[in-house]
Amino acid sequence: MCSILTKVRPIHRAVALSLRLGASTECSRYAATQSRRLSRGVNSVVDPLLINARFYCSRTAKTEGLLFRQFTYLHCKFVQNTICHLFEVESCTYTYLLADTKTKEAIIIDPVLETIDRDLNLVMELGLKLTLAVNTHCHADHITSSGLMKKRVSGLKSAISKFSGASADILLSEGDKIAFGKHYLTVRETPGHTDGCITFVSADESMVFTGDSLLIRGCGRTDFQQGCPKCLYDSVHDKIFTLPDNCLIYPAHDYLGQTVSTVGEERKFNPRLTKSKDEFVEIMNNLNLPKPFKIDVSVSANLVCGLHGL
Ligand SMILES: N[C@@H](CCC(=O)N[C@@H](CSS)C(=O)NCC(=O)O)C(=O)O
Repeated sequence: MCSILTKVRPIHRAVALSLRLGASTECSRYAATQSRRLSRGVNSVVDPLLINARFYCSRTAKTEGLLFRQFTYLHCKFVQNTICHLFEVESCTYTYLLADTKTKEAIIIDPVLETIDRDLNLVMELGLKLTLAVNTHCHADHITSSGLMKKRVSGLKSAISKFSGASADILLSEGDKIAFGKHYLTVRETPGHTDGCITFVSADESMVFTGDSLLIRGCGRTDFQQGCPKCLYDSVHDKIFTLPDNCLIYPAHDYLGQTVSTVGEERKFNPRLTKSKDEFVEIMNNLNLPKPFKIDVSVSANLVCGLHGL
């Protein structure tokens, strides 16, 4: 059995440092792609600095008076199988913070338990008033911090789809508006990955937060939690691909470090959703992906805002 190699080459250190330092989007994307590339072979040299790397990057929003941040939760861990120790990225989850720059009212989308301090520190630093923590669905791969956030931020409310089966202060459905200052997001129901998946569209349709319904050049799996490939196909085509071509897509995950796409790009290049519905169903029924590491604990915890045992 081979062991974890600790020899640090300059390229690996550069990758690790850019991950750790919360470097620019381009840098982060490069780093994540490199880390994945480096992790493929059994003899890959893995920089220990990559373990538990957590970072965030910022982007500007096209909308006047809208503050926008995209955070990455990249939790890397070593997994031992029968052949070797493999370097595996466990969860590549994006959390989004949006705020009205004038009133300072803010909302957070898909916050992760492990990064609650990072998120709340930035909220505090920027002088924002966080009013809502909303989840795009009942996640299977990580635990939400929305419940714990409610305990730490006075007046904060939680929200999730009414079809998620989860408890929250606000149960959302099609057409609901999530307001923060002069801005708002509109809820579109996009079931398929789970029954309770929702997508949020900004008022000027310049941004869409797709959760796991649509990923960059991919989409959420449909093999557990009421997964339904046909429903997912219809959801994406009817509720997301009908948005303008230049609408920016912000997903809940990316496993290659890609941070953003557009509706036009995905409509053209998404290798799953550009197929016919029958072909899509065939693809989705044969993904043969391993179950998320934390599925058992995550789903039950997320049904209660991540507050199990707290
Ligand atoms: N290795 C990860 C889980 C990866 C995974 O299954 N991702 C989900 C979204 S989180 S439930 C997914 O839908 N992936 C689609 C795909 O094509 O990869 C872990 O162990 O957490």
